[in-house]
Amino acid sequence: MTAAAAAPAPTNAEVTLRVAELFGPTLQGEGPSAGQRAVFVRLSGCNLDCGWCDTPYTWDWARFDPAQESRTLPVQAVLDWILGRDTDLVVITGGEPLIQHARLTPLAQALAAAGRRIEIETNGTIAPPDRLIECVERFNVSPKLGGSGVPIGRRIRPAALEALRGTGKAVFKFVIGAPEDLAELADLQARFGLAPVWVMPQGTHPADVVEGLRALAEPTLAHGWNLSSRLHVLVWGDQRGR
Ligand SMILES: Nc1nc2[nH]cc(C(=O)O)c2c(=O)[nH]1
Ligand code: SF4
Ligand SMILES: [Mg+2]
Repeated sequence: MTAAAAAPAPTNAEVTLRVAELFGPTLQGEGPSAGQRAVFVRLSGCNLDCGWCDTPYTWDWARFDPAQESRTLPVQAVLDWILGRDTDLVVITGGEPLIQHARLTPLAQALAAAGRRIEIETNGTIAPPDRLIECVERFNVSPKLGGSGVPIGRRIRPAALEALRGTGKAVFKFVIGAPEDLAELADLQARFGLAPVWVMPQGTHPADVVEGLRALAEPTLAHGWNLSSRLHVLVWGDQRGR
């Protein structure tokens, strides 16, 4: 009996991603790299449904038409678009980009091979595979709090949080919409050993972001956390593609 030949791995022209937006160069607006020049890949689809979501056009097909808001693109086309932009930082976001981790990994591998730095924005409910971890510089993990309206069993997935923490490449960035969110954040930090913690105000209008930063600055310092603005909102408001 002869062994069956292994099927060849699909090429980057054959593997596809569901993409909501490709945009940039712009400025990373959130977290430790805020202010850095970056291009963004916003993938479609999310496994949560936060009440305050600022990108419902990536997943809420009751309110948005997927035929308008989502394209199926070969990995190679996304790669070519990125490599045609002169930025070394690539931010992959969504929606929840790790839903597509198997198809995202070849893109990340090709970007890393081309010398690009990769950050992934994730809601912390899905553990990334090792092959993806290897080529990512940082996971900006944003676990969702009670104010999201999502039941705790869906938004807090202990195994995924522990896996992300274990990568040694994660920061934990919490969107704070109400004062009671801070106590829940402190509980989660203690329970899962999350560090470093970044606190960020909710808001898609500059005045709301500034007001949130002012309210959060002192409690952030008192807890030993870091504070993130939303630079793109301060500069461009709620424009898409920024
Ligand atoms: N400029 C800019 N920075 C960002 N950082 C994280 C973003 C996101 O939507 O995940 C984002 C975004 O949408 N725009
Ligand atoms: S996890 Fe993020 S993209 Fe998904 S619904 Fe919540 S805020 Fe929106
Ligand atoms: Mg955003």
